[in-house]
Amino acid sequence: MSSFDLDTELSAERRHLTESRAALARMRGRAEALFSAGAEVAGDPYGAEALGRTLSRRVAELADDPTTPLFFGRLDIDESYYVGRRHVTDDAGEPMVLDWRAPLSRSFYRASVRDPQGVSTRRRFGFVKGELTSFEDEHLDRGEELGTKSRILTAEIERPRVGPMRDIVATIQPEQDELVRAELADSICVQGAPGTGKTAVGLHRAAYLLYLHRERLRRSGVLIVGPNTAFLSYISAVLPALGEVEVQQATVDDLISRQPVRAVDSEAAILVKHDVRMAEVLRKLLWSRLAKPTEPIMVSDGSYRWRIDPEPLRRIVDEARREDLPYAVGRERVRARVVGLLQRQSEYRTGNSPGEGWLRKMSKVAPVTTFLDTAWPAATPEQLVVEILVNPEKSGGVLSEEEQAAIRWVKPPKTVKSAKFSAADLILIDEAAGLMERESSFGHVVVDEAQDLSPMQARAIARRSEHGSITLLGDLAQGTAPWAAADWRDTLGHLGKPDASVVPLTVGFRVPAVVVALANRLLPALEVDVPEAVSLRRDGDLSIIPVGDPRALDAETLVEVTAALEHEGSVAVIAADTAIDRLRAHLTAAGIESATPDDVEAEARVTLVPATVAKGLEYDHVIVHEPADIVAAETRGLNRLYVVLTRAVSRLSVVHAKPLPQALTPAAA
Ligand SMILES: Nc1ncnc2c1ncn2[C@@H]1O[C@H](COP(=O)(O)OP(=O)(O)OP(=O)(O)O)[C@@H](O)[C@H]1O
Repeated sequence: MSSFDLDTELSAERRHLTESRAALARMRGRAEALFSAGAEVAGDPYGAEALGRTLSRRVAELADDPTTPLFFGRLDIDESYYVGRRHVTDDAGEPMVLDWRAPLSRSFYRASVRDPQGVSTRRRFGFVKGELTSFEDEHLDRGEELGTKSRILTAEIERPRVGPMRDIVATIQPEQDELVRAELADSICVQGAPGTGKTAVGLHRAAYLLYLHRERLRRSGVLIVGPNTAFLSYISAVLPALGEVEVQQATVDDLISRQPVRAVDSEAAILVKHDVRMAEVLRKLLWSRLAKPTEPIMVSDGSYRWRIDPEPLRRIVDEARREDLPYAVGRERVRARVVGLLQRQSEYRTGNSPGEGWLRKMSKVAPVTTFLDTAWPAATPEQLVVEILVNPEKSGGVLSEEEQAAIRWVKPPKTVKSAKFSAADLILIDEAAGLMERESSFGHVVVDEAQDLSPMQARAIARRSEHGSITLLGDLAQGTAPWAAADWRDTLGHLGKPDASVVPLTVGFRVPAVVVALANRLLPALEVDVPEAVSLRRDGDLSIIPVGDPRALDAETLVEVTAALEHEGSVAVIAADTAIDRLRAHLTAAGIESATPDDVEAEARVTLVPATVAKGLEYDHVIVHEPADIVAAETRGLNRLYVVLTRAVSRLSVVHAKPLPQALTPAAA
């Protein structure tokens, strides 16, 4: 194309953008008008509220963000289709922009010379702050294909990062798209090296599934599980930017917080409590409460006396036990069947059917409740957990004596109510609750950083996704928890999805090749079987800065921060948790403001990140402070260092006074 043609073409595309934005504004205007009229339209208050909710959601979904492009691509099939963040139609209902999730849009991500899917030309647009600045064509019908060599894709990947994570709809890669568009019924596990887009894939899959199964998933819900609140705030803007405002985000601890955390466990106790055998211990202990009925039930009812012998009572209990119901549900079933027998006797003798009131009364009369309290006693999750922690010998041979000693409460609480639970106890309470009642299940659950789930945490998620599917995202090499998975099959088993397929992602979009090469040196020492990342990024800098005098370490870090601030983008200092306060004081003294990682909207350009919080986050320039201390701080310290080294988008500086960990030095490579 001549530059004149290019200009004309670009002007035409800009016109289409302006017109599409105007059309979207009209759509939103119509939705707002409906919203204000909503109360009058709907007949009853409930209807009005439901309609109001739908319409206000619709208004929110139609929000236009002037800083992001409304469309980012064009497909020429027979006619031209624009692909963007949401559907935009003109006043006659004709599409001006197709939602990226629409079936036709799929070709934008997947069409290739080998499989053009009817596409003659694919056009990608370059944007600056929502303004269209350029475009790039691939004439698939003429055998032209850019793949990852696309200039616009490269610019997007190499763009300096600031603030929270952004969506990647404009540049989803074919292997990512395959995961994003997987069927709702399919549970999948993505094993991906750092920066391969696992989080991005999970969030876009949630948005895709909501688009395709809107009503169903709105009822059952979609849940995103992340490792900590810093991570959740980092990703919190992605789904709303895609028009999805109703997805729940939580840490595992948020999901199971039935009680406040008021105690701290020893490391040994934590290990036992997160061990999958605890599920067995609790199950056995709970069901051991059942007792064989030996006494008849005798009820006086006015001038009548009813009697149920031990034998039919035994049958009722045995049968309910065989039905494999949650404990509390089984107890109510037994009660109902006992009352049923009383009812039959009454009908036989009086010739009348007793009413609701009579049935209610019989289900509460003392002889019936006394029978239940013996044969199938009531239980609460807290009670059960207190019982095992006070008497761990009741673990019935499952736990060793040492393990029992590790979890035993030396000072038993006076009452269950006054018991002080630890974080790990809450997972036991949740397990116990799951034995007693059914959890309601989400339609789809995305679990990020899943390599760190303990078996008991995985079970907590399994209870919440029993009737739904899951997307499990993680990297075995980044496992830092003591129970970190060595094989995804184990985690999938605990999650109740043993047959999910495990799909690798290996192309890295975050970390520059030089930095990946450094981090990859650690891989052999991590003893996990994962494919190495291959970075798409040829740019980027790595500097290793040895400091002769340990007392100069912090000062040298400060020098690096100051140098980093010369560049565009975010800056993070990642250090062992214990060094953070000291470093903050140094920065403040030097007049440099610093933010904490959960404050993603902070004004400060520098964030101080404790090594244990860095997982899942990324910053343009990362300064790693004393790797040896990061490694020494915990058992899986090398895995932690691997996580820390792979947070950098453009530049990584490693400042150290102590020798670098051996696994990192070239001789070890
Ligand atoms: N197709 C893509 N186009 C543009 N950017 C992408 C693409 N895929 C991923 N990215 C970007 O790469 C970075 C890393 O992605 P993401 O955080 O999803 O990776 P991850 O695999 O979850 O990493 P980690 O294991 O380190 O947490 C993000 O900034 C993301 O926006």
